[in-house]
Amino acid sequence: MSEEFKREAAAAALEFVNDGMKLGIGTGSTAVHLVELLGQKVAAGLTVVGVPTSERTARLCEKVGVPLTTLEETPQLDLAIDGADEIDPQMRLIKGGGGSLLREKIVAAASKNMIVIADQSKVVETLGAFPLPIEVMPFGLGATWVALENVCARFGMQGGLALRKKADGENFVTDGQHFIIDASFGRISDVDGLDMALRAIPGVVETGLFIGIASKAVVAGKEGVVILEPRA
Ligand SMILES: O=C[C@H](O)[C@H](O)[C@H](O)COP(=O)(O)O
Repeated sequence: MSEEFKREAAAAALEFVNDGMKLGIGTGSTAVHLVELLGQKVAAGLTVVGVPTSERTARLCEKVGVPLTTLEETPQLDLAIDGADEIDPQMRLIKGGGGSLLREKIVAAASKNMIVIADQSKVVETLGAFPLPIEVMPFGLGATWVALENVCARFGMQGGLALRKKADGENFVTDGQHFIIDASFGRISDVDGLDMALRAIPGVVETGLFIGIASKAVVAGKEGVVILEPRA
């Protein structure tokens, strides 16, 4: 069911895509539907170019025929469309469950607008049930870990930190050759303060908190598709 909702959200978001647009193309299981449906539109004559937010998405775009560009060739994009792990009423997001948060944030920040696509389960009152992904430099990991423990404890972390591993037990390495530490908060009461404090740690490359970036969320569920906008 949730796959159907993800596909419905992706299809509805494509209504915001016009001919000639430069797109940021997200990563994750919801974004897979987006890329497949976009490929069908391109085959039917839509002219767009896209910057993929991961190597995975780049490969899928190539497979389904979505033309790609880079932020070097095309530094300003019209619209980024991407999934999320959690969306709060102010449209602050947790992203990075798939490990692509850094490229996703760079691409979203280079876009005039960002639309989030999700099934209803991603919409929450308060962020934090989903462990917050934090992308860190491998160099100095021990020191970064201690600093993260201190900051996260100050902001009420309930569940502790975990270095993300692959199924084979090796460390998960991002497209940018960094590690991911997942912080299990349970509930984040000061989202903006936490983000600022985490980003002040030198070994932290980026956090999975997307604040003030998304302008709309296209959410699909049992009741159909709804378009959400940030609550003031
Ligand atoms: O790093 C991955 C991304 O932030 C994804 O967009 C996010 O994890 C949502 O993924 P999914 O659509 O698979 O739930």
